[in-house]
Amino acid sequence: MTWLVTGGAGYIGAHAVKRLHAAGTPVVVYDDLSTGDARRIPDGVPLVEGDVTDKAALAEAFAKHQVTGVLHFAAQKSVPVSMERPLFYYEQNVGGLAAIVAAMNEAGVRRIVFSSTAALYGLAPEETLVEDLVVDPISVYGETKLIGERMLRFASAACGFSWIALRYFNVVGADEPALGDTSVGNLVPIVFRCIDEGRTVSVTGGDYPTPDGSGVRDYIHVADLADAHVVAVNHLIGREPGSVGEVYNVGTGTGSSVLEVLDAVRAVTGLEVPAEVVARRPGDPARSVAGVAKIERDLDWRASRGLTDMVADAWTAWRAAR
Ligand SMILES: NC(=O)c1ccc[n+]([C@@H]2O[C@H](COP(=O)([O-])OP(=O)(O)OC[C@H]3O[C@@H](n4cnc5c(N)ncnc54)[C@H](O)[C@@H]3O)[C@@H](O)[C@H]2O)c1
Ligand SMILES: O=c1ccn([C@@H]2O[C@H](COP(=O)(O)OP(=O)(O)O[C@H]3O[C@H](CO)[C@H](O)[C@H](O)[C@H]3O)[C@@H](O)[C@H]2O)c(=O)[nH]1
Repeated sequence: MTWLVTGGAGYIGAHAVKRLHAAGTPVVVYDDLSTGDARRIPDGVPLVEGDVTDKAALAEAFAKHQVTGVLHFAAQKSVPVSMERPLFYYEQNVGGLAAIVAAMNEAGVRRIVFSSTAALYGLAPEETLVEDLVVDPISVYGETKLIGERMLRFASAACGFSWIALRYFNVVGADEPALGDTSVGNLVPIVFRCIDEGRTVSVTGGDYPTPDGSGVRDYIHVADLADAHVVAVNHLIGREPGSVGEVYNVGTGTGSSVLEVLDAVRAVTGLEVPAEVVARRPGDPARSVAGVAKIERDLDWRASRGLTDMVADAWTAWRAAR
């Protein structure tokens, strides 16, 4: 059973590759290295440099490496950029998955794990976001991932695939310093950059209907998230193709506010970390916290690392990269 990991040189994909490789599951990385780094790939794991929208190159990689399953991480992931460049996001995220599904179908590959996102819940007001909510994404990014889930649902029924879509909440941390997140799009790396540059952190919104007024999110350690992928892969391996088609939230089930994240950064770094409340960011929900009962029940997976672990590991990786 060889698993082709698209985006395996990226932040989250590389963590999953490391875990699968260590567990003895044969993997091959397929990545165009646009945001990835080949140095994240463990020795002994082959890298195919290619674009996920290139069906012929995918078909070649499937044949050469006798691929029997796919983990599809490769995508564009910025909410604001998706609003500025929607066509690029549809091309990459929807077109990329469509090419993979078509290449899988032609090659007889019938198992896939797909990277989805909590961003597809949009402004859903529920205290806890559960998988069967009717969702209405408010960003192109969230929409492309919802289209991806639906594509898998309908195409899998016709092609006899088994599939699992994992909706990641807010991913933080690193398993080892070399695997850290090098993009500075999210809160924790933004705070670290403010520390490095001696700037005050902007808390975007202090008047939300949350206990301290700042936005609440479900932060999940990337190592826990990587473990969820191993569990998903084993779930698919252990069952007949065509018999599994499910969406799972991947979070801790616990919300932390921006002010609580800042306190965790202060505790970890021992630094003051000045912050000021500024205007809300347009389109931000007050609260985004995962319902995790489904993944606990079906896959027997639960997060084991808390916010302090996440921030500490993210800080170690941030320092090592500088
Ligand atoms: N990081 C998060 O907080 C987060 C949250 C929810 C969902 N996700 C999803 O998780 C997945 C991985 O995210 P990440 O944080 O590791 O991002 P990343 O940018 O670090 O990794 C993406 C990888 O895909 C590769 N790639 C991009 N476009 C490609 C293409 N057209 N062909 C081949 N390779 C290509 C990049 O080189 C990179 O190695 C994405 O699908 C993203 O939407 C991420
Ligand atoms: O400078 C900043 C940046 C962010 N925030 C706040 O910090 C929280 C987290 O913001 P992030 O930008 O880190 O993350 P989001 O929750 O907006 O979205 C992230 O998580 C989503 C999943 O829930 C998607 O994956 C999406 O791509 C990813 O950016 C929010 O309350 C935001 O308002 C600040 O206070 N100051």
